[in-house]
Amino acid sequence: MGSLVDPPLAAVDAVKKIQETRNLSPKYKIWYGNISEMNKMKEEANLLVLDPKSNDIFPRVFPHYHQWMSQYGQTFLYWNGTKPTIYISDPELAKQILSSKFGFTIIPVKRPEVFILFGKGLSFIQGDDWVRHRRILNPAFSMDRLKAMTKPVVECTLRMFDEWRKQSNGEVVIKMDMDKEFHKLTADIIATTAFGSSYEEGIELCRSQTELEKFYITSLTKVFIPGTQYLPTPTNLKLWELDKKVKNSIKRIIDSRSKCETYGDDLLGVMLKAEKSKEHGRQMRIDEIIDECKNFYYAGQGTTSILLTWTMMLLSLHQDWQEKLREEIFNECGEDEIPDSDTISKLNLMNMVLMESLRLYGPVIKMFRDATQDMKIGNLEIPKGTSVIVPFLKMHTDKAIWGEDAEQFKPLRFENGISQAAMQPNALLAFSTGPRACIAKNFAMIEAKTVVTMILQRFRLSLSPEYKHTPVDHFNLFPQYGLPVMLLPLDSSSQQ
Ligand code: HEM
Repeated sequence: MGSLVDPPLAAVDAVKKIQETRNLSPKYKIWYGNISEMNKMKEEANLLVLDPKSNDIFPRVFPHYHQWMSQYGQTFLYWNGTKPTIYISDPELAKQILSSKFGFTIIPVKRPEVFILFGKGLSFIQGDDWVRHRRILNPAFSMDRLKAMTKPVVECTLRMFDEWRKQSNGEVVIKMDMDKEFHKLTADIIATTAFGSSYEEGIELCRSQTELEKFYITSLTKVFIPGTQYLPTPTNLKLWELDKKVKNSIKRIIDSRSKCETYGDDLLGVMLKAEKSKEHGRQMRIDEIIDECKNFYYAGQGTTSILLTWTMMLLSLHQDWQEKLREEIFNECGEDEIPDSDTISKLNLMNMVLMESLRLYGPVIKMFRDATQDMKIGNLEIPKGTSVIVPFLKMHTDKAIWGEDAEQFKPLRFENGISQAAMQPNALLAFSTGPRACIAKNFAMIEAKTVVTMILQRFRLSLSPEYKHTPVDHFNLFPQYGLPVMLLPLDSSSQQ
């Protein structure tokens, strides 16, 4: 048996086997593996401010991978604490890993703060439980349901505009941190569309989740010592308090729906029906429902908020594309009309811009998997117990896949669909691929299209001089100092 400071035996085996085929990799350091050097490189990179026109963000976001790639090549092994982790950026291998139904699974979660934040929902469960949950939840994202979601998305967006009006104090040009605004908006949208809850309830939930998230991000940079999660440290006490708040908010939302005559067919309705179901394999317990609510609230809010944020950054920078989209919106949806699912579906350029935004600044920038048995992928033997990381961010700007202009913002590359946009089909992995690909991909796209449409119908956007181009890996891809943007109402700009 290995001591606390040694990597587990399986890991030692793993690294030996891999190092037989790969001659170099960052050296293992007792207990911490390569975590300290990763943190140091990240701290240094976080001080850099990039040229906003540069989409070459990988060295800032993942300085450690950038350095190790230059030293050890496209595939190498490093140590996440005592866990051996293989970095694989070859698109074919990556797809095999993500598509694998057997052998590679999502990483079993050992850190308790993960469940406190996300809940033991779809994203983190495995095996029969995952199959059962995915089967129950899929209908909540059927095309019919999605069409009905456009209306609440519109209502939430109008509510955001009302808030902006109140905050503008009569000023013509409004300065907004879009990152914060979209955070609130997408919280409102997911609370309304998935759980039918009130704005206040949604915002309250959002506040507690955001605080939880901060704890989570800080904890990720530390080595986890099993057992410490039960100690009443100041951090744990705060975590427990926030967790209680989030659970109580969710319970209130469930209680009020349970009192309704019909449960409805949104996400919560679908789950409550499963709670009453007698059909084997289609049932869900109430504790599972609470966990799914947490999971969906988190998964559904942060990601779309980031997609909207980076899309606004790109449109503020590329005024020509902002104009092209506005023209398309005016033609298909009208200048003042409220968009609906039919008009939204006609916005082809909008679709291309969102794809390009997902490619260059996709919210999810990496994906981990665990080898549950010895696996062979291409020429690579991956021993059981090894983690694999697939760096979406790197692969999305790989010149060998996307061509020499890979780092440029060129939405027209998606003119003939995703499969034709790169030298390899399905090279855009923003929603991942395989059985665990995003369940709500279509919902996220409809939501983003609706919000961008409504903003461009009303405002001309430009970056505030205060904007610092600092994409950072806070689990997802965030702008480190937010996205301050100047919003000029269109009616006033036409008068100038
Ligand atoms: C731009 C927005 C979004 C992006 C880029 C995104 C991306 C992803 C990715 C990369 C995965 C992981 C797949 C894997 O492990 O291979 C995922 C899974 C998931 N997403 Fe999304 N997502 C977005 C929006 C949403 C929304 C709006 C919701 C909910 C309403 C949602 C719910 C989920 C859930 C529950 C899973 C877990 C699926 C499973 O393991 O079966 N996502 N998403």
